[in-house]
Amino acid sequence: MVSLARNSMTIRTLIIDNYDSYTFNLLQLFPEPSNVVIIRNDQFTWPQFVSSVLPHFDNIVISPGPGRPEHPDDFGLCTPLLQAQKDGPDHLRIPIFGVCLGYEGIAHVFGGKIGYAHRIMHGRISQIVRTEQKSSGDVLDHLPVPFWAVRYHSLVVEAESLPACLKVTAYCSEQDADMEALESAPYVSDQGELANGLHNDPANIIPHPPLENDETVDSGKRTLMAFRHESLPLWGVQFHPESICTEYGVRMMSNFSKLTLDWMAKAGKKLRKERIPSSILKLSVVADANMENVMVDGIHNHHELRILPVDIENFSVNSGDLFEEIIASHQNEQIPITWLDSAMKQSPYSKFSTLAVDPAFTISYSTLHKEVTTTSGTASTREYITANETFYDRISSIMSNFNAIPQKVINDGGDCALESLPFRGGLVGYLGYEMKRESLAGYHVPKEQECHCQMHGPDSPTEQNCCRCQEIPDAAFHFVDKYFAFDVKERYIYICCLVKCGQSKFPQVGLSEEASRDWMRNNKQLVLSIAQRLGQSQMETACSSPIPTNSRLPTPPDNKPILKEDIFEPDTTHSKYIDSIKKCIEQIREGESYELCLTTQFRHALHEDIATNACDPQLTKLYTRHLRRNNPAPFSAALSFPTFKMSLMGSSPERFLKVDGNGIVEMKPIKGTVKRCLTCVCDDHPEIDCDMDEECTRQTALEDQRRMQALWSDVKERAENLMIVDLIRNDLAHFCEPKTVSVPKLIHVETYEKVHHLVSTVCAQLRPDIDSVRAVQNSFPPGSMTGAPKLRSVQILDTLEHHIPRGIYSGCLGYFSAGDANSATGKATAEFSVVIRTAIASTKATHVEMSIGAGGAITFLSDPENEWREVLLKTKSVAPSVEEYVENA
Ligand SMILES: C=C(O[C@@H]1C=C(C(=O)O)C=C[C@H]1O)C(=O)O
Ligand SMILES: NC(=O)CC[C@H](N)C(=O)O
Repeated sequence: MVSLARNSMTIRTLIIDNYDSYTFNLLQLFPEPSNVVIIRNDQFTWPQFVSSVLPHFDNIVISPGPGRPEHPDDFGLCTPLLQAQKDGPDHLRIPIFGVCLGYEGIAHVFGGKIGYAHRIMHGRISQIVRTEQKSSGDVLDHLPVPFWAVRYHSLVVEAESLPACLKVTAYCSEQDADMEALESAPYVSDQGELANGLHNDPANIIPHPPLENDETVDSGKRTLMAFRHESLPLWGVQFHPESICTEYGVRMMSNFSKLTLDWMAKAGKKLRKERIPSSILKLSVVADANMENVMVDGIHNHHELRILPVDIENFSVNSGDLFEEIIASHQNEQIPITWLDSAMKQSPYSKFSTLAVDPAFTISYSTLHKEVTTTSGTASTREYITANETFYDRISSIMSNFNAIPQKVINDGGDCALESLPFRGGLVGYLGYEMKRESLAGYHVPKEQECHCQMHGPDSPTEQNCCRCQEIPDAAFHFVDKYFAFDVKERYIYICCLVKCGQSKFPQVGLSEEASRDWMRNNKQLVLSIAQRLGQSQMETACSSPIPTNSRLPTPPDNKPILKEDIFEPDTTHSKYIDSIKKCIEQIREGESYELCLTTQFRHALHEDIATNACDPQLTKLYTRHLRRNNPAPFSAALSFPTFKMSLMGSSPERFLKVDGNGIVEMKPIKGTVKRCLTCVCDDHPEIDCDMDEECTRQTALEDQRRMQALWSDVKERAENLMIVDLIRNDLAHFCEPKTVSVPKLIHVETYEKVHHLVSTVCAQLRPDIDSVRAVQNSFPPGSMTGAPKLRSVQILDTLEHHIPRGIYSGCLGYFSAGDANSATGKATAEFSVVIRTAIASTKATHVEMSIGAGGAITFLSDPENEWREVLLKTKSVAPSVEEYVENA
């Protein structure tokens, strides 16, 4: 065999992407991803491909993907490429490694039949058994027998149809070894850190059970998993070598490289010494560089962040009460509120709660009209961006003015040792789900979602609320330049503002030196007087009565029964939703998707006595007195936008994406949900005589733990999570250094007020030419809200959700913050949560509507009734708070 070491720098690999959500993970298997180019299967015509692309490469990987290899729309260029291997001239011959759809495609072109799998497997781990023990010139050479690999497929190559030229090299036994092994393993919760990267290695979770050897391939107990062509340089595997839970993926790819060199040597082809020309590298579908917006050339001197720390250690106030009073001090005006609330204090993700009520300006956007509205004070301007531009470009360009902002902490003789704040002024708001129209490559807006309203466009007079797509903008942000940051652990409150110190493109942002001093002084007084008053009233309360007397409702106990009457009406009926779930399962069976996050919305019209405008100050109490108490979450939030009469109150547990000052990107997908046990379960234990006391509490806690264990070891829930982890790794590899993508935590249990979830953490190092806005754009919409593969799943969900816009629900909420001059990159940072468990208030012609979205991941293993129950359970994180508010209003 030809030695690879000498030449590894110059093997040039082309990956053809069939619009899968795992293709970019293949990059991690190469020693030098910069020598690999990824193109889409429809990026070139076949003649263009033959003349301008193929000659530049030494080998090709055909990616996985949705659909079937027989469908030209699903397989594109891969079909003529494989036909050329079969019948074509020698100069078109090239080593090819087909993964999943790619593997099925090789079999199909050479005459095999693609059928339905006996067991449909998505995100499950199987043991793969090689049939050839010795090295036979295969991509699986030298791998142990068996090894673990992840499968995402509904279709198979039928073993009896396999043409003689394709030699079986591996199969798998259809046992439930993964399930059995999990039964005896204890769950991992986010309370404890892992000793090592144990969970990145499936072999550590799942012991290797003995293999049965008496079955024939494809008898229903065994499925074909890999083959090689007997004479041509073609290899295929049904499983996914690039999944985080597959073993030896790197070895498979290095085998492929070695086999390529062997073949080239035999065919008399020489390896080129030079690297891939830049004109060809440019074809690769990676995130666009955004150099002019991310160059941080020293400290920008037009703004400085001023921070005044106020020590509130001696006052027994919490951020919620304090912020409620700050809002109330605005005397019942409809003010634009941005409150990013770390309401779940014990969460490791809860550090600061940030409140602002007086933004420098507000910017909102409608995708269908490409209409940007900017409001500053009472003045509003409207403009239309060009067809080639996106709203992401717009916000990226705004944030590029706020890189490397220096800060000054005014210490006033105190001893605060603050280094930096995560939010340093910037854009706070949301990107609704429909912003996918400008982020998801290949997405086509379905006809049913188009808007033909005549009232928009540069020459048309525009009116508020003239069409559905303007009622709630697809995205909206307040530029916050004056705010309060409450350190929930250290009990400091920081009064912060941006101060102007030079010419800026944004003269409306920031205060003058003098105005900033006044603003900070006044607000310090305000904070201290509120803290004193609240501290006092709490002390009095504690002395006199266990029930608070300061007009606040007592925090409801955990076991408060959910109100009997649901005031929320779903957009769909139970039977229609079950029907949609069945259609999802059918799509999955057809190989069109591996997992679909189906959702719906629940609505309630508020009585006019309660509110006539969604920014009615009274409505703030729904957040402060009900939701933040009943369902505190690490990413709780209250936002209001008086310019378009909309507000939202959220209690999301899920981090979408964070980019810090070192350029580290972190995503924390949640998949896997179980209801917590919070009420007496003694009825289930006849041996217990319930005393509603210690024993009862102990049994409740035990049952809660049993549910955590059951969730953690449930293969269906784990598979859902793994599918999204692999999808997110793929998202990150588009705009991060592919080799830095890692999964520090894989499938941990996290506990919230009403539910336990399975949560993973995926991290990577941002490319230097990408800013945090591009990072969000390239990962949007959140994979946990779409399913995988993302593009195909989103298009299927549009139809199955009857083209009702998801709106803010399913999008993301958070901030793009001014960069820190002292951070490693100086670049603007970002932190966003996924908008779930959130009530949205919008002002309709006749009433204020409250809506709550909820959904869940549908896989082939889904039980429709259970899925519907899960949707209802998720609404229960929010709906009872609205109901309670309505009852008490
Ligand atoms: C769709 C929702 O939640 C998403 C789906 C989850 C699941 O399927 O287990 C869990 C968290 C979210 O990513 C929702 O809360 O509405
Ligand atoms: N992951 C894949 O490539 C899947 C291929 C094909 N759509 C199937 O379901 O079998």
